[in-house]
Amino acid sequence: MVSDRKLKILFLATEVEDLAKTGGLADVAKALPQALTRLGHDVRIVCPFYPQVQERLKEDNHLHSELSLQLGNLQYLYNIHQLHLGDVPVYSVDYPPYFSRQGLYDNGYHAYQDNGERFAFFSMAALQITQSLDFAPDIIHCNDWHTAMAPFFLRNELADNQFFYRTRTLLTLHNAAYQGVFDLDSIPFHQRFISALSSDHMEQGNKINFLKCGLLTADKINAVSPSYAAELLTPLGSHHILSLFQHRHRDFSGILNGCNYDDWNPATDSLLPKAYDQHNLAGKAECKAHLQQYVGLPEQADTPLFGMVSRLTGQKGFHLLLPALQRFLEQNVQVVIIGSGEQELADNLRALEAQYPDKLIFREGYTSKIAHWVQAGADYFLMPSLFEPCGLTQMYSLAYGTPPIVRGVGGLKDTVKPVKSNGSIDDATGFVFSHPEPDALLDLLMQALTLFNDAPEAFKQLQQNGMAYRFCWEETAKNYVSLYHEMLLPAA
Ligand SMILES: Nc1ncnc2c1ncn2[C@@H]1O[C@H](COP(=O)(O)OP(=O)(O)O[C@H]2O[C@H](CO)[C@@H](O)[C@H](O)[C@H]2O)[C@@H](O)[C@H]1O
Repeated sequence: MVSDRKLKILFLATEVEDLAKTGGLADVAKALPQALTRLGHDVRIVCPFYPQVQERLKEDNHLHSELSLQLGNLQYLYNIHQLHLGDVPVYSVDYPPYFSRQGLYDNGYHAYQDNGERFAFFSMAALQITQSLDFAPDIIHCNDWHTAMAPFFLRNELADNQFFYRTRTLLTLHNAAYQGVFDLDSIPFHQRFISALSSDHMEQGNKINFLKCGLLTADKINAVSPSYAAELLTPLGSHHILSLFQHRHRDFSGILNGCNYDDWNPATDSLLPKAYDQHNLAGKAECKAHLQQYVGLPEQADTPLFGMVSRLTGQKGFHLLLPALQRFLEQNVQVVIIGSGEQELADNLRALEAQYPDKLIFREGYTSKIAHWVQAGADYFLMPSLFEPCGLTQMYSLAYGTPPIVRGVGGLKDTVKPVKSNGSIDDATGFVFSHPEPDALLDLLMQALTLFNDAPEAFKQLQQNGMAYRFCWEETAKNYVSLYHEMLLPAA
């Protein structure tokens, strides 16, 4: 039985929904701390102070204090701002030379050269802040490579610090393809920790791999879905660090993300032109017409509309989607794609749009409002990912009665119940394909098209099945609490 002891949890994240966001990590960094707080735990988030956070500060009361951190020869003087996300306190690390930039990790084209020193500093600062607040955490919950140096620092240079005597660390993998690999020399204070490094933490000679440092030193590791955790333990799915995952397999598990139904519910979504729910889908037709009008597509209720909201990156399966769409757009269909990221993919999408201007609309960029409009206005949602640690947008599309068309990998496999090959719906919630081939995707798109055109009742059942499904953060938070408890030292 899980103890009901209330825990102190320090949650480190480099993006948080409502403050600064590039993708799904931000959704989790807001929803999970809030769900843990609702369960009675004392959670504090630490994140960098980007200009976007400064905007938010104007609306929020804040404490303001100054700290000084000596790292090697460098003395960092930085500020901490306190804000609130609902009931959760957020401490934001204000060091303008590192964080006063519009892009979080890159300038829109290239990753910043100093990302290694930026996020190594951030991890160290978080460990200092928690001491200055006299908040001795039971758990430090780190997320992805950006904060993976915190367990490493704790295990090495802070090993004798009594303040952290009872503290345990969890590293959550939202995307292990990004590992944070840097020339050691690019981190000006690397002499401070170089003696703790071995070839296991390094790559290509003199490069440090932050994710490896975290994987080797965190007390427990988890991936954001059970299937992604299993894939990381295979040669194909391990992002080239199989031996490390195998080495830690006893401390390694998968916990499925949840869906924030306060933000993603078509019955209460104030961004939509018309509300609707599982029992009355009429408003969805209005949302479709509104989306068509907004993006400039012909307002045709009978033409199926396929939507996609995504970061533009190889992970999301664009090299399957583009050739499949090239042929699929010959059909009577409409496609709306919203996203930002790699310029080459944006160029390819623009080129396809130029070929089918009255059928395909690509909008480069992202706003929360347009994401909601696509989720509500589309008939199907596209997510043909190469790999997908969990995926949140397919959960949103299920909630919005927009059946997802996904590849059966990672969290997509764990969240979408496939329409059978004979076309029967039963308890299915979407279409799922396996082979990473454009033809396999095209086959599925054609099946989805046929269902929409020829079997409206079955299509409606598919929509309603998905809308009835729930991925509650409450459940996810309980799973994290069980894992936290496994990690704690027995009470003194
Ligand atoms: N161009 C863009 N700019 C800003 N926001 C955008 C965007 N495109 C989409 N979004 C928004 O970001 C979120 C995307 O989350 P996902 O989980 O689907 O993918 P992502 O790969 O970013 O997340 C990673 O982390 C999450 C969280 O663990 C995992 O679910 C996922 O599998 C993993 O790849 C959604 O809220 C979406 O609306």
